[in-house]
Amino acid sequence: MDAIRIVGGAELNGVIPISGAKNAALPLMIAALLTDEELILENLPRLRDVQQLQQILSNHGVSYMIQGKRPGQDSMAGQVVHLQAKEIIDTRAPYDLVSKMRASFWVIGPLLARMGQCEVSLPGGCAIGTRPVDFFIDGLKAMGAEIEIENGYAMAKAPNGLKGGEFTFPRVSVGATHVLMMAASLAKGTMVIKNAAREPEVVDLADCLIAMGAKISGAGTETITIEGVEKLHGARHSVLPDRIETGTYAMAVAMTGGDVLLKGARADLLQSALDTLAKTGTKIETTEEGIRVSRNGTALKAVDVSTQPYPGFPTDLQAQFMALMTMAGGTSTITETIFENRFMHVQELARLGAKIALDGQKAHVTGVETLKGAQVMATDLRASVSLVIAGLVAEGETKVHRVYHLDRGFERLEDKLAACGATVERISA
Ligand SMILES: CC(=O)N[C@H]1[C@@H](OP(=O)(O)OP(=O)(O)OC[C@H]2O[C@@H](n3ccc(=O)[nH]c3=O)[C@H](O)[C@@H]2O)O[C@H](CO)[C@@H](O)[C@@H]1O
Ligand SMILES: C=C(OP(=O)(O)O)C(=O)O
Repeated sequence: MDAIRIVGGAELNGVIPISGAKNAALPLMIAALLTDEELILENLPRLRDVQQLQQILSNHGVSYMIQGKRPGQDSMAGQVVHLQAKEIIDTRAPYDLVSKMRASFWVIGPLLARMGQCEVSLPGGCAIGTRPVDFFIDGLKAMGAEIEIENGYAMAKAPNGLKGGEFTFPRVSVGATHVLMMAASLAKGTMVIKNAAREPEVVDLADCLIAMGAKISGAGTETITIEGVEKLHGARHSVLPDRIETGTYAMAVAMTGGDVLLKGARADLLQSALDTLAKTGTKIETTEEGIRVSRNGTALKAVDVSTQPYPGFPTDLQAQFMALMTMAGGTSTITETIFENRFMHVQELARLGAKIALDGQKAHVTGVETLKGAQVMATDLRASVSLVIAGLVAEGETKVHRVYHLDRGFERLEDKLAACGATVERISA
C-alpha cells in the first residue's frame, strides 16, 4: 500500500490552490437524488470520498458524467460533473458501499422524500467516536416517517409522504441538518429545524436546493425553515472552497515557516481558526486572491483551543493544530468537545517525539525543540494529515502509512506541498 515519505526541514513558499470542499461536495451530490432533472456541480474535488459516493449514487440510478477539461484549464481546477437521477432504480443502500463512508447514510433523506421508502445500511466513516444516527431517525420521524433498525439497516417508510412540523436537535449535527433540509424540501407543509448546524456547508447545500426550487430560509442560523414543494428541478452550482483544507495548509506553513498564498481560500469560512493561528505568531492576510499565510523567524506561541460547532474552532482542524503546538513555546491545552474519541493522532505524534499528556477530552501539549522522523500511521483523515504537518519539520525521514485516509479528503496533497518546496512524495511501501 502507498505511503507518503517526507524529509523534514524545508520552508513552504509559493502558492497552494484550494479545492472544493469535501464536506459540501458530498451532500450536494446526494441532493441530485431529489430531482429527475440534471444537477451540474462545478469545482467538485477529486477525492476518494467523491468517487465512493458516485458508486453509491449510481447504485440508486444516478447517471454521472464528468465534463471534459477545457484547453488551457489549470490542472488543479475542480471538476464539473453532471448528475441525473431520472429514475430511482434501487432504494436500498447496501452495507458494502455505505460502511466505507459516513456521509453515504445521508441518502436516507432524499430517498424517503422522493420514493416514500428506503433501506439504508448504518454508516461507517472515520473512527473518531460512536457516531450514532438517532437525530436523523428522530428528525425524520417528526416528519411522519416510520423507521426501524433491522439487521444493521434503517428501514424507513413514509406511506403518506413526509410532512412539515418542528424538530429541535438535542445537539448540533451537520449531517442530520443536511438530511432534514433535503427531506423537508419535498415534504407537505412547513418544517422548522431548531438548533440547526450553521456550518458553511449547510449554507452551500441550502443555496443549491434553493437553485433547484426549494423554499428555504435561515440556513446559517440556528433556525431553518423549509416550505415543502411538490417537485425540484435541475440547477448548476459551484462547490464552496474547502475551509478544512485551507486551515490545514495554513497550519503547515505556520509549522515550517515561509510564505504561501492559499489561492481561492475564503477567510470568512474559518475566521475562528485563523484568529487562533494569528495568536501563535503566524501572519494571516486576506488578499483578493485568497489568504496569505507567513511566519518568518517569529517563534511559535502556545495557544489553548476548544473545538466547537461553527463558527467555533472546527474539530476537523484539531489534529492539525495539535501537530503545530508540538513545536510551540510552552504548553497548550486542546479540548475536543465534538467527538469522544478524536485523539488517535496523539500516540503517533509521540513517535515523532511530541510531548502530549491526555486527560479525558483534553490534551496538554508541551512544545519540544525538535521532532524526529519515524514511521507512523493514523486511523482517520485529519489525524493522518496532522502527521504530515509534523513530518514537514521532523529531522530526517517520516513515512505516513495508510495513505487512503488522506486521499479521502485531500486532493493531490503531495503535489501541492512539493510545489512549495517540501520534500514529499508518494511511495509504494
Ligand atoms: C462529511 C461531513 O460533513 N463530515 C463532517 C460532519 O460529520 P457529521 O455530520 O457526521 O457530524 P455531526 O455534526 O453529526 O456530529 C456532531 C456530534 O453529534 C453526534 N450525533 C450526530 C448525529 C446523531 O444522530 N447523533 C449524535 O449523537 C455525533 O456523534 C457527534 O458527537 O460534521 C463533523 C462535525 O463538524 C465533522 O467532523 C465531519 O467532518
Ligand atoms: C470526519 C470526517 O469525515 P467523515 O464525517 O466523512 O467521517 C472529516 O472530514 O474530517
